[in-house]
Amino acid sequence: MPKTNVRVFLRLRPTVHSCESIVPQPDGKSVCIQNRKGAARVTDGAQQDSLLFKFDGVYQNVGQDAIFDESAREVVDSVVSGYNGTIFAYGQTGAGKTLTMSGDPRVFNQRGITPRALHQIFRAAESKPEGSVHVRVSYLEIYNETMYDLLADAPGSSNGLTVTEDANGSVEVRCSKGAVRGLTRRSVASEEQALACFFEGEAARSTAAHYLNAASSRSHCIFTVHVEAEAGVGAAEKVTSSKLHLVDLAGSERLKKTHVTGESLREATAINKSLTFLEQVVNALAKNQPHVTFRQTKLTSVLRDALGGNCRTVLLACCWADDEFLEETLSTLRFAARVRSLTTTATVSEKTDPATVIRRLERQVVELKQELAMKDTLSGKGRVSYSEPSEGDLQELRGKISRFLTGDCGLDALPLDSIKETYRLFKELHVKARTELEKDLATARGSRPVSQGTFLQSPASGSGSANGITSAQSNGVGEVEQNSSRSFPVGEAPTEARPKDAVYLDRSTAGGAASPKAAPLNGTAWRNADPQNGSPESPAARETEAERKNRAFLQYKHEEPEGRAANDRLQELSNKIREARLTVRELGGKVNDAKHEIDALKQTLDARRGAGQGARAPPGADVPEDAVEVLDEEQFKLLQQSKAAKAAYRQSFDQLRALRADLEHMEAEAALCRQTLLDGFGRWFDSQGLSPSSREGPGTGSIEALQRADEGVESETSFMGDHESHAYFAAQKAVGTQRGSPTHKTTRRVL
Ligand SMILES: Nc1ncnc2c1ncn2[C@@H]1O[C@H](COP(=O)(O)OP(=O)(O)OP(=O)(O)O)[C@@H](O)[C@H]1O
Repeated sequence: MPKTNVRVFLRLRPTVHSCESIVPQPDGKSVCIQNRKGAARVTDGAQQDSLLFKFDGVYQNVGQDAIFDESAREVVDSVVSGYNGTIFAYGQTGAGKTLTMSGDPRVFNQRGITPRALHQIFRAAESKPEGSVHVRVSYLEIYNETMYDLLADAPGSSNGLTVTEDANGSVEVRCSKGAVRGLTRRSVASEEQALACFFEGEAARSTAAHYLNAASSRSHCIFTVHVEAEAGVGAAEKVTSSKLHLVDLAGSERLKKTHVTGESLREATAINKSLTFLEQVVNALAKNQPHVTFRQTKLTSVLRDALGGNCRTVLLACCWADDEFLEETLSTLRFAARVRSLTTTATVSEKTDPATVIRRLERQVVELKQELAMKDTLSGKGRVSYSEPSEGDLQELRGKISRFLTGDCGLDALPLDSIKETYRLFKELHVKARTELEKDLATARGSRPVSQGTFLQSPASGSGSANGITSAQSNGVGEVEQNSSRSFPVGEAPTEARPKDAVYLDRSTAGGAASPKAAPLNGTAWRNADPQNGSPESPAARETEAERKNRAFLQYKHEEPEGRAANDRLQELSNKIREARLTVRELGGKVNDAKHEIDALKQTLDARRGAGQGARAPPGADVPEDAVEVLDEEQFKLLQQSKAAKAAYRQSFDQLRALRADLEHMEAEAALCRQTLLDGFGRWFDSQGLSPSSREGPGTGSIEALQRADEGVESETSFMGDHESHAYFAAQKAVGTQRGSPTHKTTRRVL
């Protein structure tokens, strides 16, 4: 069995101070620790000038999407193919472990590895035959060496969870008290449901504030995705079962730096202790020691496979790139380097699960029955006929309907296999009867026949009254319009009926733009941009320095060649971005609609199948074993519609992805262009010596805000209008609260 090394990536949290000791190398895969004053003390006495640490990737100022793509995607993909995976974040407190694993729940683009992994797993499941992938999730918390089930009905209770190993050495978390129930594993049928479980667990995690992190994790948390997938067509009885552990470890703390006391101090001590055991296990494995003390702590027991067993493992080591934390960084780098030397042996775990096999066979039977029924139906043997009815058939049906309408026969006399034709004939009869009735009415009144959509007028109503209502009766509702040439009269509102506070727009100004006329403006004063016209009381006379700067900015970007060029390009980009966002919204809507349609069709189909089975096999009925399920026309149509909806979904989704990539490109270019414009303005403004506040510098908030408003492209980071963000936010909404959100309350276990 081939062994693979654990892959290790380093993520550096940027700092406001300059950092000279921790230097990422140009290869993007290593980092150099310079032997400065502080570093000499921590290099185990070895007076090296520098230390070089190599990884599979080093990230500094890299987006969450790129981190997922490079470090995690491969492992996540392989989980659906039957391999176990573990992705875990390690590092000092506040270095970005939770940001890496969970992300910032308020900003969609900032979502972390776990929500992205769930999306990836469900996308992969969609490409497999329907119902062939079964996903369950669990969420375990290890707090002060006690395990808690974050998805239990009462997440604060430990329920006596313990770690066990099965005959193959595979690790499970079970209940020690009579093994009634272990860690909750929730079955999830969609990404949204899985995300809802994740957010629910996140909200129940133990967090607390300390000097270095306002929402510090006080526990190790392991979100596990269990995947069972039927192994390809023809692989008869086999199902693969695998699990993906997504681990956010608590951060190591130097107590003198986090300034914790009381309970937080006890927590920190427990965290540091368990991390020390983890280091010991890693050291023992790295040195190939015969005895490794996995069972010493809950964390090492649970992570046993990840560190040396049947698993593909990725470590994200998080460091704070600040000279102040050099000691902590060195300790993390050493741990990461050792983990990188560990090897694991990942194999596909295939098994014969009778329940899954039965499920698959049942589905196959249903599909085959449908195919048979369809064949019969199409060849005219079944109850559903797709050939056009003959004139004779129609005559017969017409006769049956007439007899049914006159009460000469009951509902049972109407055939079930010609529903559409029956409806059509009903409509035909209805229209015929209505036309005859209208003709009769018109003859009786001596006026022209009444057509559909025309109001019936009483013989007394003339051109001066609408439906007999006179102007005196209308009571301010409307006066009769005189000299109307319209086919029916329309009331005009009396002049005094105009709303009192209305603002009337004068459309006669140049360019047709609407501008306010002398009319009540609810106290709004209009600003005169020309200071020459301002009286001492005029708004222009009160022009502030910021307003003067804004005016200078407008002059720069509209009149100065350099400013104009940058502004023109920016406007061009803004227009394109606006259009692209509209299209993204539109496509997002289509994707969501298609998804809803697929879900609704599936539900209807399932309901119909259920009803059909119920109808054929009432309790106690004697049903022959080989009874063939007959597919009715409606089910056939639903299946076809579902297929078409899935194709539409896939097409819109692919278009959406491509467009989003373009949009991100344009947004990056626009940001660069905006910065160029603001920088240019800053230089120009200073060179003009226009105001004593010129020291304020370019790109200040107000100027940037002015520019953004002018571009008319508001920042849109949290909603991209597609199915993925829909699932993400819908799951948050369903749970109502999540870690990091304004409504989330800091929690802590009570022991
Ligand atoms: N690489 C980064 N870039 C920007 N901000 C970061 C980065 N890493 C962390 N932060 C910010 O620092 C704060 C602390 O991060 P986070 O909670 O992820 O740290 P942690 O390692 O999980 O800490 P703890 O061990 O105490 O739970 C958050 O506000 C986070 O957004």
